Amino acid sequence: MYEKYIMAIDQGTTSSRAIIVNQVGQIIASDQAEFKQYYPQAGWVEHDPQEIWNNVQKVMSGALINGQLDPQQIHAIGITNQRETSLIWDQKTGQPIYNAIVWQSRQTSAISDDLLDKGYGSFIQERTGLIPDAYFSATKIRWILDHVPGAQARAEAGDLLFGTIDTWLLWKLSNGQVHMTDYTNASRTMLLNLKTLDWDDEILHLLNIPKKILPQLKSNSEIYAHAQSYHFHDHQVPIAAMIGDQQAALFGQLAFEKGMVKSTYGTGAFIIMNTGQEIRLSDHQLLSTVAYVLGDQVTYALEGSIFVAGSAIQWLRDGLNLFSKASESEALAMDASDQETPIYMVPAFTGLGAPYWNPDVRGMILGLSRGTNKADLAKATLQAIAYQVKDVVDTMEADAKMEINQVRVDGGAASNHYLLQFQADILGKELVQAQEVETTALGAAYLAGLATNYWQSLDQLKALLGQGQVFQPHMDQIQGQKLYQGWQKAVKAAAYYADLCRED
Ligand SMILES: Nc1ncnc2c1ncn2[C@@H]1O[C@H](COP(=O)(O)OP(=O)(O)O)[C@@H](O)[C@H]1O
Ligand SMILES: O=P(O)(O)OC[C@H](O)CO
Repeated sequence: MYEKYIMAIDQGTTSSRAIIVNQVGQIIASDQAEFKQYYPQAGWVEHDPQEIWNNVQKVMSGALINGQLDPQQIHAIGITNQRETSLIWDQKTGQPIYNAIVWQSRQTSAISDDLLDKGYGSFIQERTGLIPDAYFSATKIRWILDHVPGAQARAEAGDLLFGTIDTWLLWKLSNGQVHMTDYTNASRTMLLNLKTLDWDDEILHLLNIPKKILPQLKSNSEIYAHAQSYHFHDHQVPIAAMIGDQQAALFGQLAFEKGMVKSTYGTGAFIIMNTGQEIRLSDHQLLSTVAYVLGDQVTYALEGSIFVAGSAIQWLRDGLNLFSKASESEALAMDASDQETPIYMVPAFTGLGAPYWNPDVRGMILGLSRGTNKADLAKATLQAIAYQVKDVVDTMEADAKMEINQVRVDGGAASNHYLLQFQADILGKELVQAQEVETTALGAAYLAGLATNYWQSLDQLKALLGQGQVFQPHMDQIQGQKLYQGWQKAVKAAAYYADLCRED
C-alpha cells in the first residue's frame, strides 16, 4: 500500500506554493511559482484570477512531480490564502467580471473614508472587529459593483458570485460545485458579525451589497468538496481545510493557547495573538478577528497588520537595484557602521496600517548624509520592519493587559538573522523561529489532516514540530529606547508631511 500524504496549497500575494506533508509533519515535496502583479494606477494592486488558478494548478503538479508521487497518494487537500483580496465572477460562465482587487490596493479608500466620515467607525468595529479601511473586502466588492457596468443588477439577480481567494480556488477545484468560505477569511471582509458568526445584514444594507453573492460559511477543518481537477482523475480527494494565511501561520506555529503570539514576515508583517474564546475589541486600533473554528468551537484573535515589510526589501532590490537577492540585505546590514544620527526609513508605500491606520502617509527616509551608502539603507529598512512590529506588540500588550514574553516568528523575511536579532533587541523579548519555514502551509495541512483522520488531535500535532533557532535580546535597554524614540519621531514626521500635503 502506498504511503499517503496531505497536500497544502498556499496562495500568497506574490507567489503560490504547494507542499506535500507526511504523517510525521515533514515536507517531502513542494513547488512554488511567482505570478504577475498589476498596478493599473498609483496605489492600485490587482491580480488576474485566471492566472492565479493556472499558477496554483502548476504548483500542484510541480509538487507531485518533485515528490515523484502518484496523485492517489494524496489523502486530503488544505487551502490557505492571501486574505481580503476579492473577486466577483459570473456563476454560469465562471468568468471574473473584473480583476481581483488585492488587499494592499488603495483604490477603494474613498468608500472607507466615506464610512468613517459618516461616523460608522465604531459601529463597524463593534460588529466586525475591524477598522473601516480599503484593506478589507467590503469596499472592494462595492467598488467592483460600482465600476463594472450592469454589475449591481446582475448581483441582485443572483447571476454573480463573490469570493476571496479561498472561495475562488475551492470553486475552481470543485469544478464550480461549491461556493463556500471559512470563518477566518470571512472575518476579513468587514461583513461578518463576529458574535453571531453570520453575515451582518445591516452592514450589507449600508453598503448595498446583495447577500446572495456571498459564499456559505464553514469551519476551518471539514470536507467541503472533492477535487475535480485533472491532477486526480477519478480519485476522490477531499478538500478538507480552508484558512486565511495569517491564521494558518498561527495554527502552523501550534499557538493553540490563549496569549500566544506569532509574527509573520512576508510581503507585509502580521502579528496575531490567540485570545481564546473571547472577542477582545481593541482600544488602540488593532483588529479583532477569527483565529480558527474547529467543530463548533470558535477561537478569536487580536491582530496587527503591517502593510509593508518584506516588500520594502523588494523595493531596495527591484526599485533601487541595490542588490539582486533579498537575502543579501542581511550581510549588507551587518556591514553598516553605527551612525551617531541613525537613518530611519518609514516604508509607508501604501499608507500605514496598525496601529496608525493612516492611508495618506507615504514613505520617507530621514537622516541621510553624504556618507550614506546602500548598507545603511538595507539596515534602516530591516530596522523599520522591526520597529513596525514593536509598534504592534506594544499596543497588543496594552490591549490584552498582559506582558508578552515570547514571539513565534516565520515567513520569508524571517530567514534574515539580522532582522530577527534586531527584532529581539528592540522588543526586549525572546523570539522563537519555526523549525519549518513553511508554517503557513503546514497550518492548512494540519487542519486538512485533522478533518480526515490523518491526525487525531491538537496534542498529536504538538509532537510533530520542533523549535528552530531562538533569538534572545542583547541590546542595552537605554540604547533600544533611544533608537525606538527616533522611529516614533520619524513616523510623526511622515504623518506631518502627509497633513501638509492635504492642506494644499
Ligand atoms: N533573507 C531575506 N531578508 C529580507 N527579506 C526577505 C528575505 N527573504 C525574503 N524576503 C522578503 O520576504 C518576502 C517574501 O516572503 P513570503 O513569506 O514568501 O511572502 P508572501 O507570502 O507575502 O508572498 C518578500 O517581500 C522578500 O522581499
Ligand atoms: O500573502 P501574504 O503572506 O503577504 O499575506 C497577506 C495577508 O493575508 C493580507 O492580509
